[in-house]
Amino acid sequence: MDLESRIALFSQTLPQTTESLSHRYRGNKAMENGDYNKAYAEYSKGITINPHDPALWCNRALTFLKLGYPELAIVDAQRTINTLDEFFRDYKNENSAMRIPPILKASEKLSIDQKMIQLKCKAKYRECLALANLELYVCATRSCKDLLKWKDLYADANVPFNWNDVQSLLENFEKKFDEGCARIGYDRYSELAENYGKYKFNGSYPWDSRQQNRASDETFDNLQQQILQASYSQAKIVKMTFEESGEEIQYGLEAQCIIPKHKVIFEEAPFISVNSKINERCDYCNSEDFLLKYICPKSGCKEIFCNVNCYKRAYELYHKVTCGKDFSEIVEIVQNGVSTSALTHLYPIKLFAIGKIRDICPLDIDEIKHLRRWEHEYVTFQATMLYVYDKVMALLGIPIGDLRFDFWVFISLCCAMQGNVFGDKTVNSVPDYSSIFTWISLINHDCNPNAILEINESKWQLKANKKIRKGDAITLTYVGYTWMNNKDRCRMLYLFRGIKCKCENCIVYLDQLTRN
Ligand SMILES: C[S@@+](CC[C@H](N)C(=O)[O-])C[C@H]1O[C@@H](n2cnc3c(N)ncnc32)[C@H](O)[C@@H]1O
Repeated sequence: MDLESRIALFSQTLPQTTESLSHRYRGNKAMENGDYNKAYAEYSKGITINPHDPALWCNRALTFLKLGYPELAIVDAQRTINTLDEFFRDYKNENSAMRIPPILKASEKLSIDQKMIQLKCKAKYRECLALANLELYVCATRSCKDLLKWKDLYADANVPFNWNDVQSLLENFEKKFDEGCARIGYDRYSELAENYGKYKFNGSYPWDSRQQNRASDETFDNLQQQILQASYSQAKIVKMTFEESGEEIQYGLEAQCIIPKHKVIFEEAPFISVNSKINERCDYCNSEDFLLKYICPKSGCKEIFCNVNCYKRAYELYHKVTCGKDFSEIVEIVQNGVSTSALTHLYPIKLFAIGKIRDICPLDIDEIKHLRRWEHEYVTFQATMLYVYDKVMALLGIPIGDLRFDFWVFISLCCAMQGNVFGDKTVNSVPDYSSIFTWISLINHDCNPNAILEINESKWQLKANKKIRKGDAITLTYVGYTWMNNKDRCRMLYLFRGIKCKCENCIVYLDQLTRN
């Protein structure tokens, strides 16, 4: 059976293909009209119906580039290439005819083979642009060179760009790389340009209204009740603003009475925790106290818990999905990381698992959906996240077409984690552990805080560090390393927490804050 006949057969057996194609055409129309948000919505609907259509991914990659989200365009460009590679494999394998998606039609000028190659080159080209937009110049150069290799191989593919432009792009990326090296030195810049890009994130993507609702009366009242109860009315949640965040309403905690030094304000078990496995810690609460150590009984699973209760909580929450899965490559990435933000790689494993168990988008997880997402014009894009995302999806068995787990969800979760987790490094400065909380994550930073956190069995205790007066904001320090000088702390707060701290120790360094 030739390909055209196989496609015709496939179309008959899968009526949803027609539906996904109509979303593709509507998306294309929206692109022509410059309505990129509509195009995003149409392509996404199409992908949900038929995730094997490489053209949908490729077109959505362009939409993301037009919308100014290169961090999202990369994944779609790569999905295009992967689905096409699957397509090529099936094409050669007569027996798997039914898997071939009928997405490309031969035209007068181009055969289906040529169309596939054209699409592959287009996706690679978009990947190059996206990587360069993120300033990942080492990756962009590599990707550009790969594309240029296809020039001779696919000479008659009739690609929708000029090969000379690709050559100019390559030269431009190499020039930018050299400029970076001249500025800060070869070793440091090549590491940055290989692993750390940057993108702008303003808290949410336009199609996601969750952040606007985080300070709704309903959310506020609900949290208030919980905090009053947990703190025996010593603390309450308040709405407030920070000068640098303009009119945005944020949350903070305030003392409702005098709280003496050393007094426990409340205790909270982490919602979830992650650790780099450098030190032995409980997978659920990060405690190092293993008097009643409990190892997951399933053979092949090596996860450890400080006691059976932590195991049971973890099991219900996420472990029934993660049990026995091999996440060691992600752990290795974290161990090689230089800051505690490397631990962010581990959160999506558990948050995606919870989303899967509850059958919801992980951004709708009740316990953390109110957390403020980190926003900044310089959010670090760790290139390793692309790998982590694919790995998590594959290991948890989440299909790529389930867009409740789309890459923008992954990015939004990482930004929520980055601004809200509490943890530390090891004495050798390797990322060690961090946890996320429903209430503790509402406490604001102060370089001279009046509260501290202490791990007490499976709970974390919020304690007064000095006498707190009624009406005082309850604060913690987000950068608690005693060895750190004021300048470094000020810089860390800005780079890793997005905070331009104006306390008397930091203020002198504020105008020196730059990325490099
Ligand atoms: C852990 S949350 C604290 C609760 C947060 N205010 C909220 O509304 O959910 C951290 C975020 O609070 C804000 N924040 C905390 N302390 C701050 C400070 N001293 N100056 C400016 N922003 C601060 C920053 O936006 C930071 O990303």
